[in-house]
Amino acid sequence: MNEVLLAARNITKRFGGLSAVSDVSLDLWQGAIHAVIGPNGAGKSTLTHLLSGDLAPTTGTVTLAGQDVTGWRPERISRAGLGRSYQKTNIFLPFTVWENVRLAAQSRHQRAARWLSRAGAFADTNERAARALELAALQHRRDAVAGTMSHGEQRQLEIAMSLATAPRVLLLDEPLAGMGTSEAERMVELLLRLKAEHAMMLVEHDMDAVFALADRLTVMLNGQVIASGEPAQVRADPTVQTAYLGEEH
Ligand SMILES: Nc1ncnc2c1ncn2[C@@H]1O[C@H](COP(=O)(O)OP(=O)(O)OP(=O)(O)O)[C@@H](O)[C@H]1O
Repeated sequence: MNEVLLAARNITKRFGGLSAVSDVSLDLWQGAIHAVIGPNGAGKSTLTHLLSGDLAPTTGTVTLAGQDVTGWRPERISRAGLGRSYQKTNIFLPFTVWENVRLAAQSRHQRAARWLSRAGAFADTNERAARALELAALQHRRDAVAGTMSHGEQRQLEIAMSLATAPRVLLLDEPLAGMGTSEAERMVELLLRLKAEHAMMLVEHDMDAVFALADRLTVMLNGQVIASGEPAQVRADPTVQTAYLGEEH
């Protein structure tokens, strides 16, 4: 049965006098994509940082697979099952696809490797890296140098790198940014394939992709949630129309 894998409760992040995220609650369900949209400065990236541990909330809690992870460091949250991709590409350009994914897989097991036999840890890391390449449909590009690949393939590699830590929850920050139509279509297909095994949060400006992918939709404005629910319902909400979607549709 599907379950809530990540739950944010009343999280607020203040920077001095500004509440970048204000009293936001959100559930991410296994097998579902939860899109978060809103105009520039609405607080979407800050929200992502709060869930991944890159920022600690001023108030509120974050629970991952039933465990309170509020205030944990990002590496610890990653080991507990959360993977994220960043808006700015995070890959090592001179390295091959395999080397990048393997490095990402290793990061999960820095601590475990002390207890496992070296050979055991090695096999486990390779296995997770190979599985991530397969999931991201990049096996055929295994030996390609990352810096020589297209923008779309580099974003695909980023997803493979977040999959290499074997996460249950995936936070994706604008995975379609800068993509052409066919690259965007491939990314949408990839995200749909990943959905069954993960709980996913998608921050994205491409509304066609959002409505193609989202099972749940949250709209943010000035740090607050102004609507959340079924995408069709949210789209029809007059507040949302005025605040955001009206600008684009
Ligand atoms: N480290 C920080 N210090 C001070 N203010 C910040 C910081 N990070 C973000 N902010 C402010 O918080 C608000 C929300 O920013 P955030 O980047 O989360 O918005 P966003 O919805 O992700 O925007 P975009 O779509 O442009 O990425 C903005 O007013 C921003 O200037």
